Amino acid sequence: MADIIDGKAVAEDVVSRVKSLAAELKAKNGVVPGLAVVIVGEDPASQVYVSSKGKKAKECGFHSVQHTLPAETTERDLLKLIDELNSDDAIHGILVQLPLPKHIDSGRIIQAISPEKDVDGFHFVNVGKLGTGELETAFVPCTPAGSMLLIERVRGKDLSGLNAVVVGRSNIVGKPMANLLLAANCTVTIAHSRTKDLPALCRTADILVAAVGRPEMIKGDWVNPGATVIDVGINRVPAPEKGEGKGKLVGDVAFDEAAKNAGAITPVPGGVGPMTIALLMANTVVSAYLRAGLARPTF
Ligand SMILES: Nc1nc2c(c(=O)[nH]1)N[C@@H](CN(C=O)c1ccc(C(=O)N[C@@H](CCC(=O)O)C(=O)O)cc1)CN2
Repeated sequence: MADIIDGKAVAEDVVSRVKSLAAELKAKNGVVPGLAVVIVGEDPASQVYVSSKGKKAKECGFHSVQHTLPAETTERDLLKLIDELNSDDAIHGILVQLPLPKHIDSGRIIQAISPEKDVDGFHFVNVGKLGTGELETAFVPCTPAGSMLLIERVRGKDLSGLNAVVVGRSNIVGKPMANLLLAANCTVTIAHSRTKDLPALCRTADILVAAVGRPEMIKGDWVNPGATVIDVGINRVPAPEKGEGKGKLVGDVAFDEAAKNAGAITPVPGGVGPMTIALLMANTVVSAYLRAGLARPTF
């Protein structure tokens, strides 16, 4: 049976380091890291995530601001707010919660955020820095950065000689994840909906990352014995066994089957999810250190 990778515990370690870094920055330099989170509309899951981000930011000792805008907000008004936050010296990180309502062009909004405050790591400047290995000044998207820390806990920092397969090619998870694995010297393959014989490809992976958004798509016999399996999927599915109308969260990996073959595996919930918010706090404190002209803290 696989070791279960405890994302909650690793996330707590990260947050505890963020707290000490923030306290030190305040004591020595008089700087309090500031995080602004913007939510447009009333998507219930987004509301939960945004409120957790605000709570965690306060727990870390940050100046934490939430902008809650109605679903009818125009792109122009949202751009105006981003402009104000870009010029606000008390703010080191800006995050616009996704998805945005359909009438707003998310790409345009993301590119309006100053790259130095783009703690989500979605701006072209940060994407380019990650792609070219400029990791000293890049902000890396929180979910892949968090997944990478979990992989390091199992395999160490240098992944030379290991084959990694990333299933999913999104800009937010799949592509940055592949770049991080490449930077750590893995041999990386990105698989997607048009990949031939996905099960056979997955079986070549020492590190298998599932980020497709399809409940339990990766089956147990797709997992190479001893592989490290990172499940990024968070899918709500019906759970009639829990009672009528009830649901539960599952990942993109069929956990029980996969755990029989894997060496280590992340659960859902409690795996990658908690790392996303922890890494947002890490990116924000890093941004505050860089703005203060200090060395970049490591995690
Ligand atoms: N601007 C952004 N928008 C979104 C991002 C993002 O990184 N930046 N990611 C996701 C949502 N997300 C954070 O925003 C997020 C998703 C899941 C979790 C998490 O802790 N999940 C728990 C389960 C929670 C539950 O019970 O529902 C887990 O997996 O254990 C945190 C953050 C989309 N939008």
